Amino acid sequence: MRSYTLIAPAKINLYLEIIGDRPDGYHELVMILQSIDLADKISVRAISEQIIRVHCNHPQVPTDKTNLVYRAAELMTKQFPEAAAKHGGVEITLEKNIPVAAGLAGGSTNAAAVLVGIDLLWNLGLTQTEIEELGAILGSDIPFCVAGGTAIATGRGEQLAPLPSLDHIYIVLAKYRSLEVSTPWAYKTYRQEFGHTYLKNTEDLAARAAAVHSGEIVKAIVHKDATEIAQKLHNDLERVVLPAYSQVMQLRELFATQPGVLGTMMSGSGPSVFAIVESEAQAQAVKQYIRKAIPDEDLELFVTRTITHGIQIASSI
Ligand SMILES: C[C@@](CO)(OP(=O)(O)O)[C@H](O)COP(=O)(O)OP(=O)(O)OC[C@H]1O[C@@H](n2ccc(N)nc2=O)[C@H](O)[C@@H]1O
Ligand SMILES: Nc1ncnc2c1ncn2[C@@H]1O[C@H](COP(=O)(O)OP(=O)(O)O)[C@@H](O)[C@H]1O
Repeated sequence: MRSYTLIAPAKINLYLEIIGDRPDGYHELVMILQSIDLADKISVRAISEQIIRVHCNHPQVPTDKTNLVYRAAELMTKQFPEAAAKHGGVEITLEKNIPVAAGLAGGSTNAAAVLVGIDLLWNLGLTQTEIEELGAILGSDIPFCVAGGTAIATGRGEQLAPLPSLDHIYIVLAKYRSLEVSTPWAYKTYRQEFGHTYLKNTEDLAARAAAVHSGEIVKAIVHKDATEIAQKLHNDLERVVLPAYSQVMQLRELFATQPGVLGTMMSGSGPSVFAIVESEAQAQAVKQYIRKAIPDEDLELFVTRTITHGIQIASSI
């Protein structure tokens, strides 16, 4: 039976601004999303039984219907019933390297990989846009994960426009293994505390344009200037997550005082925190310093870098 192995990179948010309410209950956002060189490996294999089977090496990740990869395979089966009947079921094996529930789009990038993998397995010939549209049905971050790189996302995060790509900007990433922040909780709390400050009618295009402040960081990205980008990092969700999670606040403060750190921010709804650093050597030095300052085995630390792509095919049999 045929199989494909795919590489699914994580993302960080260089920018996340909450513009207002949406009629569908989600929030209208302006985000800048960036792929990083920290990735899961996913294999997708055709099997004769008409079932979806998921294996995973990570104890925190479910292998039932609640796994986003299961839901991605189920969606493909529903959308393309003839191909599903012809090619049989799908066995998905996940090798997790991306910290779970971290604000790094781990589940989303896995789901994007499964959409790409099944498209290949069943010879569907879907376009990138078609795969992104299928991804948007399952989650707001999935469309970005398909092509990755650097992009500005609007709407609930699913409307994408590419930005000039950023390669080899070094990042130190930190996440407490046992700490999880619920994304619905973060948005709900933001709405309760700051809802009065944002737009109630996001259909009003002029008001929407006036509310957006991402121009400066976009300029910095066009200049491909890491120092300038690092100074313009922004994430509205920090306003609710940092006061509620002292460990995240502590990491943010520790990163900010390190030599070689150009800027630091929480990614997505957290709790991972990243720092943009000058060089790979500085990144290693910052990682070692943090490890010494917080000798807690629960703290995961990574040196990674920005990359210019999303899902990639590693091999096929
Ligand atoms: C915060 C961000 C930033 O990139 O990512 P993560 O921290 O999850 O990586 C995203 O906005 C999350 O994207 P994703 O995790 O795909 O969200 P979804 O599954 O679509 O939504 C999860 C929940 O978040 C809230 N949500 C999400 C997106 C949005 N624009 N408005 C919202 O209010 C809703 O409560 C929704 O039920
Ligand atoms: N393929 C998957 N990888 C990781 N977590 C998954 C996956 N599918 C479902 N989940 C569940 O989704 C939750 C959010 O995980 P994840 O996608 O890693 O976080 P985030 O959206 O913050 O980046 C986890 O608590 C986990 O139980």
